[in-house]
Amino acid sequence: MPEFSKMRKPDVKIVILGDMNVGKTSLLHRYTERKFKDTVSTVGGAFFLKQWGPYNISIWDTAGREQFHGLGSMYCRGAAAVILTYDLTNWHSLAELEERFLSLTDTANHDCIYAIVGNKADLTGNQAQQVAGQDGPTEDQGEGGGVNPPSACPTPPASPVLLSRVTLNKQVSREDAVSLYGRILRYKGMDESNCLPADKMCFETSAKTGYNVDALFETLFDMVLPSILRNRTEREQSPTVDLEDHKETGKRTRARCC
Ligand SMILES: Nc1nc2c(ncn2[C@@H]2O[C@H](COP(=O)(O)OP(=O)(O)OP(=O)(O)O)[C@@H](O)[C@H]2O)c(=O)[nH]1
Ligand SMILES: [Mg+2]
Repeated sequence: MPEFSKMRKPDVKIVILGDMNVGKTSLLHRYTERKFKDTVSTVGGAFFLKQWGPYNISIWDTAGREQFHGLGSMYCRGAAAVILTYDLTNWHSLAELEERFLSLTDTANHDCIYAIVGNKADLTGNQAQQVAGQDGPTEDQGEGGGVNPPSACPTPPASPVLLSRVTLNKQVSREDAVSLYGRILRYKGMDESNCLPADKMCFETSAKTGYNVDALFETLFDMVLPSILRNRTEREQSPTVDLEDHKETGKRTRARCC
């Protein structure tokens, strides 16, 4: 069970962006509380603190609704990793990442890493097979009064007929995600040969069944560690002057007026 520390200054920030309803909050609930429960559409943003070894990582959940669009660049400020999330059964949610959300990441760190996450894999063919033999966490919480009740229908056994129809639900292929990742690197002016390869940065998940959710977050936690160490070294090398320090230093300095 992951350990979530209460309050300590985070060493690094990860932000999850994406259109409304793709499942950003549900992914965080699945990872932090091991549950798939009712959600309400996020207003503004919220953050979770995750202790990862000796480090503290803040994970910022953001609102997908257009009316909160402007806040996204504020949340991305200083981010070491951005999770760009779409719904595998909704092509438009992938297109929105490039049209509406990518520019918000201009305020992220220059060496920020980008993960492309297709959620709701339980609604596509591949995940249905996973669920049929799924042994991941599946304690669903049906109660609660949120406006976005989890898709309540129990996952039917994967039958060939169902698989073909369920597979039709899948509107976004892995190739689509991989090519988006390449366009993001070019937008950032990054040399693809120096970046983490697309097959490491494109994930398909299901907040509903837990499929690939731990792998997503814990892969990113390991990937941001170098950024934490760099930050710490920079902080140690450029000690800030403590303006509050009034100790006499022998030499009296007086405010002078010109
Ligand atoms: N089947 C299925 N439904 C999901 C999954 N993840 C989220 N949902 C459902 O999708 C709806 C939206 O989920 P949220 O987590 O609130 O989506 P969000 O991206 O946080 O939305 P905003 O806060 O409005 O930006 C809810 O009804 C969830 O139950 C998933 O992996 N599978
Ligand atoms: Mg949300």
